[in-house]
Amino acid sequence: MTFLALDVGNTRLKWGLYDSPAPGATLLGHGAVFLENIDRLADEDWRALPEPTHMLGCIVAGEAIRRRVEEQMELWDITPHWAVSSAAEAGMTNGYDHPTRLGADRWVAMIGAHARMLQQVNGGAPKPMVVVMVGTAVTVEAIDATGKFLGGLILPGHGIMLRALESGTAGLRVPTGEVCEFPTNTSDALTSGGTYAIAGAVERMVQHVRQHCGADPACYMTGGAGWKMAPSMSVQFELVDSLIFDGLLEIAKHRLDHPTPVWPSRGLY
Ligand SMILES: Nc1ncnc2c1ncn2[C@@H]1O[C@H](COP(=O)(O)OP(=O)(O)O)[C@@H](O)[C@H]1O
Ligand SMILES: CC(C)(COP(=O)(O)O)[C@@H](O)C(=O)NCCC(=O)O
Ligand SMILES: [K+]
Repeated sequence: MTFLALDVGNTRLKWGLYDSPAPGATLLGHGAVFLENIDRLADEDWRALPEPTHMLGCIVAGEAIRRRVEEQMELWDITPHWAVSSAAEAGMTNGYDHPTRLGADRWVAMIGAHARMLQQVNGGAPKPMVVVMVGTAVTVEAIDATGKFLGGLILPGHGIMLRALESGTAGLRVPTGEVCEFPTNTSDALTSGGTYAIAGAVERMVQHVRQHCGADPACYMTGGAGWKMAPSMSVQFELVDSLIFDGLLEIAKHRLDHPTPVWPSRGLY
C-alpha cells in the first residue's frame, strides 16, 4: 500500500512517497517543484516512481493549481484526496472562528506536530505547542495541552517582505545580506529586519502560550525557509521538515481506523 503525500503551497509543490499510509512509514522518494513546473511532474519526477495506491494532499494554492496537479496524477489509477480544516481531527480541536477557513497546511502541520509531541512525552503529560511554518507566508500557531488550536499569526515570508520593500521604495534594491545584530549596510539591514521580525513574532507567541497555558510549550518549526530562521531563534525550536507529511500520514491512519461517510468508500481513498 504505497502512499503519496502532497503539500502544495503558494511557491512550491512538495511530494513524498511512503511505503504505507501510517505514521512511521518509510519514505521511498520525495521532491519539490516550483508551481510553474507542475506540468512536468508526470513526464519527469513521477515517471519512474512505483505507482501510489493511496494519496492525500493539502493545498492552499487555489483551484487552478489543484486542477493542474490532479491532471499530473492521471499518470496513475488513484483518486485525489485533499485534507481540509475541520472542527476536530486526529485528536486535535480547532478554535478558529470558522474552522474550515483555516489554511489546510496549517491544520495538517499542527496535527503532525501534535502526534510528535505526544510521542516525545512518551505517555507523560502532554505539552502546549507553538508550531511555526516558514514558507511563502509565515504562520505561528498556538496549541494548548489538550490539543486545542487556540489561534495563530500570519506574517509575510522573507520573499514577500523583501519584494514589498523593493516595490515601495527607490533605494532598497540590493542583494541578499547576512543576519546580524547591528547591520551596517542595506543588504544586511533588510535580511536581518525580515528575520528578526519573524523571530520577534514567534517569541511573543511563545510568551503568550506560556502565560495562557502555564507551561513551556514544545516548539516546532517547518517550511522551505525554516533552516534560515532556526539559527536566529531566541527559544529552542525543533526543525522538522516533514511536519506536513507527518500530519497527512496521521490523518490517513485515523481515517482508515475510523472511516466516515465523508471519506469516499471507493478504494480506501
Ligand atoms: N531551494 C529552495 N527553493 C525554493 N524556495 C526556497 C529554497 N530554499 C529556501 N526557500 C525559501 O522557502 C520559501 C518557500 O518555502 P515553501 O515551504 O516551499 O513555501 P510554500 O509552502 O509556501 O510553497 C521561499 O519563499 C524561499 O524563501
Ligand atoms: C496562510 C497561508 C497563505 C500560508 O500559505 P503558504 O505560506 O504555506 O503558501 C495559507 O495557509 C492560507 O491561505 N490560509 C488561509 C487563511 C487562514 O489560514 O486564515
Ligand atoms: K506550506
